[in-house]
Amino acid sequence: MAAQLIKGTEVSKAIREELKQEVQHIKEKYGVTPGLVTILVGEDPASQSYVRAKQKAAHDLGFYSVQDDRPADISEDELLKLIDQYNKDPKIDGILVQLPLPKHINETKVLYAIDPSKDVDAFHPFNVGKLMIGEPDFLPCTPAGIQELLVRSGVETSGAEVVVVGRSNIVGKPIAVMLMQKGPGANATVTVCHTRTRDVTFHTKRADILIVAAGVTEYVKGDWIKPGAVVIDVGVNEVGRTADGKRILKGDVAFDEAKEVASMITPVPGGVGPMTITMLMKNTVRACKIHHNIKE
Ligand SMILES: Nc1nc(=O)c2c([nH]1)NC[C@@H]1CN(c3ccc(C(=O)N[C@@H](CCC(=O)O)C(=O)O)cc3)C=[N+]21
Ligand SMILES: [Mg+2]
Repeated sequence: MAAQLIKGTEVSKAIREELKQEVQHIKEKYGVTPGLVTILVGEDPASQSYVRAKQKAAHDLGFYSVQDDRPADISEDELLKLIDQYNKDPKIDGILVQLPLPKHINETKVLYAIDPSKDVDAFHPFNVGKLMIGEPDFLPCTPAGIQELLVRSGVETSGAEVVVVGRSNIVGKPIAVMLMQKGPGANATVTVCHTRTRDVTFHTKRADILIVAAGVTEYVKGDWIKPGAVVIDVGVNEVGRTADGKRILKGDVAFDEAKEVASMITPVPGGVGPMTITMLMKNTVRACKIHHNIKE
């Protein structure tokens, strides 16, 4: 029996349509426009394509959007000054510095420099801390996208056994925190596995909801999954290029096997990835409303 696909592209489209209406409304009623700057350091092709997708989404929603490209040899000081400039710019509600940054730049220092009220990635320790205590202003984009996919697909999280494979600050840790909180789309029992976990499959086989952000192509096999489980694949691994140069992507889950065991599964591409960008847009609208004291 083949699993039902959780189509991130379609869910994204619906949410972006809702956001578009909201942007239109706050423009008309309050005369303000959400502003997003995406800062890209260097010329990594994957990063360029992600940033392009973010800019396109912002543009389609009617944001004021700025793409700021900087050379790979920009100094840390220059980058920090640039961030400060956008911190002070009233047209800018959200600042995204595309990761990873070149080795000579301290990523932590850069993320600390972003005004927490413009931190639409929710990577600043202030926002990470607020998330941890259940008082978030912004949810981190990929975890927020995952939670939204679960809720909109009618997956019951309350009391569910959730197993997260991966403990990154960007996905594993925050999704674990979010799903164990009190509240709708949460209230789960969460286990986090990582490279030192003694018996990973012992855990994955117990999961009602299995979230894989391991960063290893097709790491999770079909027989690691409990029959009927919901599988969320966060991996985006480029495994090659087509003749016309398009990226060939695979997830962190062996999809063809997994879809025969799971009840629902996210595809790669077209699953979590588009949701990440959509949640960035949602956070930018939220930042705009916070900056202009719009309470509705
Ligand atoms: N400051 C920062 N914030 C981020 O949120 C951030 C980042 N840096 N650095 C890199 C990762 C990765 N990431 C993705 C976003 C969209 C897709 C996405 O749309 N993927 C499409 C396919 C895209 C393609 O074809 O290449 C999909 O899965 O369907 C994937 C990955 C955001 N990240
Ligand atoms: Mg503004």
